[in-house]
Amino acid sequence: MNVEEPEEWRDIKMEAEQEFRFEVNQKKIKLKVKEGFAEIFGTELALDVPYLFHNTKLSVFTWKGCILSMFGECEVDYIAGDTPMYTYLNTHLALEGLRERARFEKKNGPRVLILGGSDVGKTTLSRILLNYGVKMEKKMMFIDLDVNEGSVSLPGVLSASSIQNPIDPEEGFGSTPLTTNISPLCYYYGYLDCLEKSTAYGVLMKKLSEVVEKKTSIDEETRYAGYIINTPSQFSENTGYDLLFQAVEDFKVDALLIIGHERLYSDMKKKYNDFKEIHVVKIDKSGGVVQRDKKFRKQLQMDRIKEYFYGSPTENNRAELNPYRNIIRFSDVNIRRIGDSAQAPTSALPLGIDRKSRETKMLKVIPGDILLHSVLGITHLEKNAEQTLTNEEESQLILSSNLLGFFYVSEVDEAKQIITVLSPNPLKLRNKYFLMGSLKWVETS
Ligand SMILES: Nc1ncnc2c1ncn2[C@@H]1O[C@H](COP(=O)(O)OP(=O)(O)OP(=O)(O)O)[C@@H](O)[C@H]1O
Repeated sequence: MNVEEPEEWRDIKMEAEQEFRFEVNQKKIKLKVKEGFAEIFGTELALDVPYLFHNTKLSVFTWKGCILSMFGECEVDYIAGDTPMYTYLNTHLALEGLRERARFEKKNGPRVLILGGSDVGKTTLSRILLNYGVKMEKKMMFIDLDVNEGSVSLPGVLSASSIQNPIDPEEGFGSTPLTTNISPLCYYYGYLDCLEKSTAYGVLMKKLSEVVEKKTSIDEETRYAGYIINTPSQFSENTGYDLLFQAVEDFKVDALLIIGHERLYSDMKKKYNDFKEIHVVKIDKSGGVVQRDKKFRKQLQMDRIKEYFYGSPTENNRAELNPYRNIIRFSDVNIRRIGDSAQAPTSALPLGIDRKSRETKMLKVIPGDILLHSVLGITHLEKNAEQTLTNEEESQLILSSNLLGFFYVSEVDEAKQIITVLSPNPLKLRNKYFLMGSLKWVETS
């Protein structure tokens, strides 16, 4: 549905330190700052510029008061005066202090891991801290381990991005570098729950941390500015603690920010009591954070995939990008997927093979109807016809290869033995290794 003119703009007057919270689904609204200063999760809005929103739940905050103007109707909107923005600002100031000290002592800046249950505002806090850091001209690394959301790329992805510009207030982190200017380093896990194939997830997380460490060690500005690490909600449950402890170790984390979770805070305090260099801090949950039901999350995931191929819809529902179509022969594709975490009891598995090692073995996917609507990751790795690799060697190479991008299988023709795929760039796909997960997307108009 379009926002059509002659409906009216309506003014919203906000006092200092108030927040205008709103939810829009299929409808679109436009919002602009008419007077004063306002920000969306730390990104300052330009004066008199209309911003377009749909399918989102956000808030506009003002430190000094402002007049907003809105066009269109939200599902929910209200002004709130009780926000944790001072806590967030103080956290940012403490991090700035640590960054300056790191520069002075020529050591690593703060590496902050944000923890909490589902829908407590982890991604939002990451975004605010990154934006406030950018205002101070810092160049931080944003590590996104939340595969359910995949804020910077697609769901199912672990990523690291160098953040040097304010995050787009309309698109958020966005899923395509073509519109957001963020070019993340991505590893494809392919599943939405980090515990589904936790061993493989752990291997990818380790790989990501090693590559980021290498990059940071030769880039002083990033080294002093440090990391902001967003985590999946499963890290905050007992069953996810092993992965959480691994993340703290792999990324050499020195601060855990825990949002609104008493038990987790107490568990982490105990766990890291003897580690002087690791600080555990409790942060209030914002009253504005919205619970997103399964349907909304699913829609969000599908929107991210669509946005990756077509960009964000404009006001007139036109696509920003025009993806490329490619036809590939079955014989030219090399598709692999992460091995099953064995349903059978370990005793029934072949000798020397346990559940964990099965998960780090790549399985060959035979091209066919099974590929229809799948979103596949394109690795940098090419199959070399002259080289024979054991399954073990091949699996290791694939698991440690980051992604060039993704494509989507729009058609499978078993009779002609070809697949038709859609990709945002004219990529050379022949002979590349592709990774398949559980991500499917049905193209809708
Ligand atoms: N102050 C606020 N006012 C309105 N909406 C908000 C506010 N803070 C966060 N939100 C919205 O609440 C939702 C949940 O927040 P967020 O994504 O940060 O949580 P999360 O803890 O990262 O979620 P999860 O890890 O479960 O995916 C998002 O849609 C976000 O935009």
